[in-house]
Amino acid sequence: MTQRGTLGVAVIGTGRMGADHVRRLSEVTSGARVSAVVDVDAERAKSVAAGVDGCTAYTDPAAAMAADDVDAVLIASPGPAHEAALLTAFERDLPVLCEKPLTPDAASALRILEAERKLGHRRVQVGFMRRYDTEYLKLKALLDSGRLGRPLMLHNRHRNAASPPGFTDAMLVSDSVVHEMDVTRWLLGQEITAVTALRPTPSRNAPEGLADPQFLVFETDGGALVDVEIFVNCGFGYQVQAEAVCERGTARIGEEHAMVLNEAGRWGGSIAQDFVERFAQAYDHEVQTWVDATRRGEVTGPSTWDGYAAAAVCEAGVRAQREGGRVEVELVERPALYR
Ligand SMILES: NC(=O)c1ccc[n+]([C@@H]2O[C@H](COP(=O)([O-])OP(=O)(O)OC[C@H]3O[C@@H](n4cnc5c(N)ncnc54)[C@H](O)[C@@H]3O)[C@@H](O)[C@H]2O)c1
Ligand SMILES: O[C@H]1[C@H](O)[C@@H](O)[C@H](O)[C@@H](O)[C@H]1O
Repeated sequence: MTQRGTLGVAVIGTGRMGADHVRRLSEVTSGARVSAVVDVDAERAKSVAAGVDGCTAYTDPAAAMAADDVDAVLIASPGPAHEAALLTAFERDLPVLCEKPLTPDAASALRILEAERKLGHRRVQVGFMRRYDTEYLKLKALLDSGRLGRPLMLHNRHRNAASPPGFTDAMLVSDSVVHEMDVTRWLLGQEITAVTALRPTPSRNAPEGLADPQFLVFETDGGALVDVEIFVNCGFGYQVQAEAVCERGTARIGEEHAMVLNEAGRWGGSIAQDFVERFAQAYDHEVQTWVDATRRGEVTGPSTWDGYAAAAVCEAGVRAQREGGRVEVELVERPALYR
């Protein structure tokens, strides 16, 4: 490690999330510094590197990972580029924080699982940041306490103001609903066994070719039912809400009632406009936890198994969208490394 134990991080992909993680690692996180940034867009990499002392810009992830001042990797390139970056990091046995999704499909996620299993130790924390969000953590602690009895159902709403250009029906599942797949598995401690996809007549504000909103239902191996409204062009802001219905009560998060404002003949609150605003605390906590664990030589948080299991559920979800109806999830046996 460089500079008296400071973790030298290479950030791969300097778009929306990557640039925000560079800022976070440089200004918020303790114990780490950004020593390299990588982007296939050389100008973007250079301009991000220019804002950070001692940071080198690269266009090739392998070259950055070979640098002496790089101890760990944060992958924030688009999902289809994650597999190559992860395998390169494994060749150098570098610890990785990989933005969700681990990879966009189950076959490639399984290749990553196999490669890490061959390494013989965990190297990857997957960027399912909701596990670090204060509200989700409270809900998890409540469910784990058993105070409300067994969870029977989870209702989820996931709304984005607008989808980025090129967003497809499959991405609606593998980029967006993948978060609900992870929180379902994490909150309930159960695997998802089947997915049903339904859709209303699309909103007139949905871009050409995208059926938005959609509705998915998960079944779990513990007998719970989980529904997800995904609406990525709702227009009014960014909302992520969850309600657990249990045997002796219900618990709801994401209502954003932190401040109710009275002014000139009206009352009300405000709605976050994007994930960077809504989950700022969760990203900070996620990255600090990763840096701290990595400096201790440990790997904690959502694992490659969690990334693979979510990818397998995504695959069933995408098939359910295309074929209609209910599709069962196919999972390989969980390797000992992840038990
Ligand atoms: N956890 C969250 O809430 C959250 C939010 C947004 C995005 N994400 C994830 O973060 C990742 C990046 O998303 P984004 O919104 O920042 O995308 P983006 O399109 O804004 O940025 C991606 C960047 O990666 C670069 N890039 C593309 N291929 C590359 C490669 N092979 N090597 C290096 N750089 C490459 C692009 O030039 C671009 O600058 C995705 O995996 C996405 O799913 C997570
Ligand atoms: O990549 C983003 C990100 O994961 C957000 O958290 C989610 O709300 C969006 O729907 C998705 O497109």
